[in-house]
Amino acid sequence: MGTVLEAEGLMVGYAGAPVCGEVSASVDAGEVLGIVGVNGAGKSTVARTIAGRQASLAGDVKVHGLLIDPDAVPFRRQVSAVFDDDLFFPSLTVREHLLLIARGHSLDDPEGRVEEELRFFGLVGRSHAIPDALSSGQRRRLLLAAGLIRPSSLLILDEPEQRLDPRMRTALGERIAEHAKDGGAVVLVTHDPQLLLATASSCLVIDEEVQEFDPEQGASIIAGS
Ligand SMILES: Nc1ncnc2c1ncn2[C@@H]1O[C@H](COP(=O)(O)OP(=O)(O)OP(=O)(O)O)[C@@H](O)[C@H]1O
Repeated sequence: MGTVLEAEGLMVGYAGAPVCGEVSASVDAGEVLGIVGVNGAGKSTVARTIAGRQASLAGDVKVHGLLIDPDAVPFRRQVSAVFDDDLFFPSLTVREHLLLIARGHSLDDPEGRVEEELRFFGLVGRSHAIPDALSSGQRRRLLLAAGLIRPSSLLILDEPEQRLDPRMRTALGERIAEHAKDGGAVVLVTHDPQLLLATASSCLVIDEEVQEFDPEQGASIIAGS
């Protein structure tokens, strides 16, 4: 189905100092790359660099064969990323956030798509609430809905399971798997072995040396066994 993401000799870090070993990986359409590792290993830094939110120290990252450029419209059209520190518009309601994204991406039937996401993420009853009036798990649901309502060929999720209840985690795993089945490529940073097993087709363990594992082994690594 074609390569969506290619990272070659990627070094990531801060102030010129790498936080982990060199990352080389590729993700095809229809694949989910799991990224695991202990706290502070560098997973989010890798994900942020791939998402174009910070510069790499060395190496190349290409999306659809083009070097990443967060200012380029084609890159932003292709890549949807959800990070924990993503911001909200403080005075827009849950529904207004989603409608803004749906309309901004020229979706057919934006109102209908917003209703679908509100239902999927269990936010119908809070659709008129502003972000400050949501619980932390509901805010996370809104961030995920915002990342998933828009089209993307590369979806980057940084610990999307955080603060979700078990039922929502399971539903999210099914949703990620479905996204890949529909041809999306996914990079999934996670500490949740179940989510990894339910979704990942390949897995990177981030450490001083970065290694590729099959997801079942990765799951046992993050489960601490
Ligand atoms: N803005 C920053 N400036 C300098 N160092 C940072 C910055 N953000 C993170 N770090 C450091 O970089 C290293 C990797 O952090 P990162 O957030 O990528 O780890 P992680 O694997 O995602 O961890 P966790 O599982 O705890 O989320 C850590 O040692 C962290 O303290």
